[in-house]
Amino acid sequence: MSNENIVWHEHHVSKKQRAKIKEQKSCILWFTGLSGSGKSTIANAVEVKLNEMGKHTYLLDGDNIRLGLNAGLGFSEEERVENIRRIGEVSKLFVDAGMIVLSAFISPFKQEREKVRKLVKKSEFIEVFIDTPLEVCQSRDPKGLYKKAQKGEIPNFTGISSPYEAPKKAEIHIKTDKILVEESVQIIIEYLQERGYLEC
Ligand SMILES: Nc1ncnc2c1ncn2[C@@H]1O[C@H](COP(=O)(O)OS(=O)(=O)O)[C@@H](OP(=O)(O)O)[C@H]1O
Ligand SMILES: Nc1ncnc2c1ncn2[C@@H]1O[C@H](COP(=O)(O)OP(=O)(O)O)[C@@H](O)[C@H]1O
Repeated sequence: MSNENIVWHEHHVSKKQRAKIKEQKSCILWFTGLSGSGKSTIANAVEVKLNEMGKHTYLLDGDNIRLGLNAGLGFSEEERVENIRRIGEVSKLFVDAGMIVLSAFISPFKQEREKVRKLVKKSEFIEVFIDTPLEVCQSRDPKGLYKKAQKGEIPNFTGISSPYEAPKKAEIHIKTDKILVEESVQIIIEYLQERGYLEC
């Protein structure tokens, strides 16, 4: 369907004004990594910390979004592309709302992550690579999905029967087999503090 009769409206309250109330600059912390790499664990811990600091956040998480907004999307390449496209647009809306949004999705394809990056200003997209070796993710297997995937019970499983394209230049690179969750949180909070995201 054509968009030719649809016109973008500028709102009277700006993104900056919305963010100023919470003394922050809005942005997306985009967590990418294999299933079981630690995206949810670290994103949750970062959100707790930011919340304690009085910052306004929202966490968008793979399983939750797939149970609601993106119910019905599976794990073929096309469906993952559409999944990330929609989440990118939702993340952009939260940035416009003045919030610090934490988006935690496998997001296995470099091209789709780069498309999300381009949806917002350069400084508003912070890629956080949760870099955990596949063998470590498999040994953690918090939801028992790797076991099922290896038995052939889950098709197109990332790392097993579907590819994961690791970021080469993520703004933040975390190796969870080397550091504790608390240390990852500190790295991310320091990144935000040093670059002025936690002030207006
Ligand atoms: N085939 C297959 N491959 C990978 N993951 C699978 C699959 N089927 C179900 N799951 C569960 O779905 C969660 C990943 O959803 P995402 O939306 O993050 O995936 S993607 O970004 O579209 O690739 C993922 O959650 P996380 O473990 O938190 O990453 C799994 O619980
Ligand atoms: N250093 C670490 N950082 C993050 N998670 C860790 C770490 N060490 C062990 N874990 C465990 O690994 C699992 C990661 O699962 P989860 O956060 O759901 O990953 P994902 O969201 O990427 O699928 C959790 O059970 C978590 O407690």
